[in-house]
Amino acid sequence: MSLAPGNGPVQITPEQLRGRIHELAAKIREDHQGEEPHLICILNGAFMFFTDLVKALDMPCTLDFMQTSSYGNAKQSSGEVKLVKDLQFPISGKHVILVDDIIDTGITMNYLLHYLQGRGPASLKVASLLSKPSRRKVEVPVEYLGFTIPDAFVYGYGLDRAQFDRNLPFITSQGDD
Ligand SMILES: O=P(O)(O)OC[C@H]1O[C@H](OP(=O)(O)OP(=O)(O)O)[C@H](O)[C@@H]1O
Ligand code: HPA
Repeated sequence: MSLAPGNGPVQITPEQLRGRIHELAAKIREDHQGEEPHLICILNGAFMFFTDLVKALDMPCTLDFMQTSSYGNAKQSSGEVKLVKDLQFPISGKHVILVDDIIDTGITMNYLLHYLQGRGPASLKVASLLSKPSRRKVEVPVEYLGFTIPDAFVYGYGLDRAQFDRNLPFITSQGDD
């Protein structure tokens, strides 16, 4: 689903988020019939998306949490990914889905895919609520994508503006694009 540029600020309502997340959950369920997918939340930004996605999934699955940081309080990637928290559980032989809030430059997800591929997952896929392809520095595959957005700094629903506004129930770029 694409939000076209040139129509003012990005606005994604709670209803749009709920509807799209249920569609992504249905696709994950369909693709993983007879399997027990292992979903990994990339903290902090993905916490709301992850919670709503796994609640909508309605199938046996296991969960784990990782934390990376590359923006700090800035609006541009530092280009360097810091691993703040590693996984608790092994992923060898598991059908892993990495869940993040946004693929912007792609640097974070590219780092994670390389880092985790070496741990022998049966499969390794990516779910991201948002993608900003105009900012991409590294191409990464995204099997489950919520919304494609234009080149604007967005916040809310887990995404922060210098750590604030993660608790908004919607996504916007109002005042920041
Ligand atoms: O594609 P990229 O340019 O790498 O940007 C995407 C990453 O940036 C944000 O994380 P951040 O490092 O800001 O940490 P946070 O999730 O705690 O906000 C976001 O949650 C993604 O993980
Ligand atoms: O547009 C953004 N907003 C908040 N955090 C982000 N991390 C990467 N891109 C963004």
